[in-house]
Amino acid sequence: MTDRTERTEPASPTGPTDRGAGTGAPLLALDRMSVRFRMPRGPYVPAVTDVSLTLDPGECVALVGESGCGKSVLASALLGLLPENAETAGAAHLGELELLGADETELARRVRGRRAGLIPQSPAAHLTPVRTVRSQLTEVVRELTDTPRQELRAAAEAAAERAAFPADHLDRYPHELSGGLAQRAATALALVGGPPLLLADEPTTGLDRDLVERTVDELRRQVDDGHGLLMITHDLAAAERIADRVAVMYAGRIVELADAAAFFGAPGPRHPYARGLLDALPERGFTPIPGLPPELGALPPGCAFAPRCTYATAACAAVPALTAGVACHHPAPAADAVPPRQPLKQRTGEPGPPQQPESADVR
Ligand SMILES: Nc1ncnc2c1ncn2[C@@H]1O[C@H](COP(=O)(O)OP(=O)(O)OP(=O)(O)O)[C@@H](O)[C@H]1O
Repeated sequence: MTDRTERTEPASPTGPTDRGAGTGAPLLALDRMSVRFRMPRGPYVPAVTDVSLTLDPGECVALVGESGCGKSVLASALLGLLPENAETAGAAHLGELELLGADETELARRVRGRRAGLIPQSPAAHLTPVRTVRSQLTEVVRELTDTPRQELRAAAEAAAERAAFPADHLDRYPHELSGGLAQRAATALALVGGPPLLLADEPTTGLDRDLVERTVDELRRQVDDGHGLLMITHDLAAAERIADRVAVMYAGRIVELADAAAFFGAPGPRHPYARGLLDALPERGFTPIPGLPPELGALPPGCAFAPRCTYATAACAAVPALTAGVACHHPAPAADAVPPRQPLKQRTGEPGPPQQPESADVR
């Protein structure tokens, strides 16, 4: 059974970008949330460490980072879907409800589908293969809403329409759907219970660029309708298209939390890892980050990025705190003096190096 320890009170902002865009209470508040896995032999695997983050209604935060850095574990923890060998610490408040300490009955009855909807990574695998989309939507409408029996059909059709799933495909089976339509069916299912919080786990994986843009635009519409969306993605172009803020994760920690416009435009990311992610994009010169992410079970002491970082100094032997949106001993300046860069989507083959301060001591 999942061992839950070290509860804390709701998150308190620790920097200007740790707060959501709105003025009211956040929809979701993570406060030093951690998840680690107990291993039969060997040390614990710390998959998520000390994550503090808020999400407002009508806001999208994109959680980005390389494979294996803990993004999906974070989403699973919020929905109570961690495996038995997981232990959590810190807190995750969804309104008045603390998710990490909630029991399974509460999560099943009050949270999943009703207050938090999951848009999964592989929608085709998430849908039941032997039932039509209509049948699956009808069942979820029946389970999650008070719709009278004679109105179920119309309610299922309305649910499909909310996710732009075409009515004339409702009687198809999942294997008869394109990737894009399977994604919309999964989105329709996630929206049925009207959950204020949406968690999308790599919703654009495997889709061609055209479909990525349509999927992202549909998700953005949900955000504009007032949902809070935590979107987990590798796809920085998709993140730029949809996100209000970007949270960059490395080896289980948030290393940068920034407004999307500043992150993708000017002054750009401040953490060397986040800069590296952008510079690895084809539009930005295709410069890979040297080395590989560390094994979570064998993290180096201090800053986990230091072994790959050209700016590392002796100071990096200590784990940097997330301060003013960046966890780095040598961050690039937040200064407005840095000349503006064009947003990613307007750039074509910009080959130059990222704007870095001239002297190493600035970093
Ligand atoms: N049941 C488990 N037991 C032990 N370790 C686990 C378990 N589940 C996940 N992990 C560890 O947690 C790490 C983070 O996994 P997670 O799936 O969250 O990564 P991710 O950032 O979502 O990657 P991807 O983008 O590839 O999905 C993995 O590298 C793995 O080491």
